[in-house]
Amino acid sequence: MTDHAHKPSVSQAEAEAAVRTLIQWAGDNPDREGLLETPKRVAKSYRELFQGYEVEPREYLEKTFEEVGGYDELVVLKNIRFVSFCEHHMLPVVGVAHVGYLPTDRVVGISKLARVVRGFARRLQIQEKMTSDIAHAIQDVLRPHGVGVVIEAEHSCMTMRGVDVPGASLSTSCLLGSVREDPRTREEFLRLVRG
Ligand SMILES: Nc1nc2c(ncn2[C@@H]2O[C@H](COP(=O)(O)OP(=O)(O)OP(=O)(O)O)[C@@H](O)[C@H]2O)c(=O)[nH]1
Ligand SMILES: [Zn+2]
Repeated sequence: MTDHAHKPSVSQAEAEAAVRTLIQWAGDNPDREGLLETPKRVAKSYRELFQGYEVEPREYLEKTFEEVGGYDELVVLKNIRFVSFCEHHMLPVVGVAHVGYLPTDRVVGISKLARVVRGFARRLQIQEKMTSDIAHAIQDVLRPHGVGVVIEAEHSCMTMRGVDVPGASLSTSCLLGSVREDPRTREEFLRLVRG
C-alpha cells in the first residue's frame, strides 16, 4: 500500500461521535430530528469520498495491451472530472485532470487513466502532490517515453471561505520524460490539452 494508506483504527461509533461533536461545534443540536441520522450518513459517505485509501492506483495500470498496430503518438484523456479534498481544511477541491502519455510498446485501457485520477483524488491531498502522484504512477508502471498531467481545480477553502475569491482556479502540471524534454512532444501534449 502507499504511504497514505492505513487500516482505519477507529470504529464506526467513534466516527459518528466525532461528527456529532462537529455538529455541535457548528452551532446546531445533534439531537434534533433532522440531524439524528446525520452522523451515520456522514461516516458512511466518508467511506465513499475517501475510497482512495483502499486502493493502490498503480494496480489499475498493470493490465496492458501490446497489439497497438504501430501506434506511436501521444494518448491523451482530457477533462477527467474529479472531487478531492484539501488536506488543510478537508474542503472539496473540484476540477478536471488531463492525462497523457507517449507509449512505448504497451497501451492501457483508457478508463484506467480515469481510475488512477480518482484513486489519488479520493484522499486528503494537495493539488501539486496529486498531479505528481498520477504522473509518477503512470511513469513507473507503463514505462512510456513520457507522461503529462495537467490539473485545473477550484479549492473550496479559497472560494467559499478564507480569502474568498469565487472562480479562482489553480493549474498544476507534471511533465516527465519526452513530454518534458522533447519540445515537439511537449508542444503537442499542451496543444491537445488546450484544444
Ligand atoms: N499549494 C497548495 N496550497 C493549498 C492547496 N489547498 C489549499 N491550500 C492552501 O493551504 C494554505 C493553508 O494555509 P494556512 O495559513 O495554514 O491556513 P488558513 O489560516 O486557513 O489560511 P487561509 O486559507 O488563507 O485562511 C492556504 O493558503 C490554502 O489556500 C493545494 O492543493 N496546494
Ligand atoms: Zn484548503
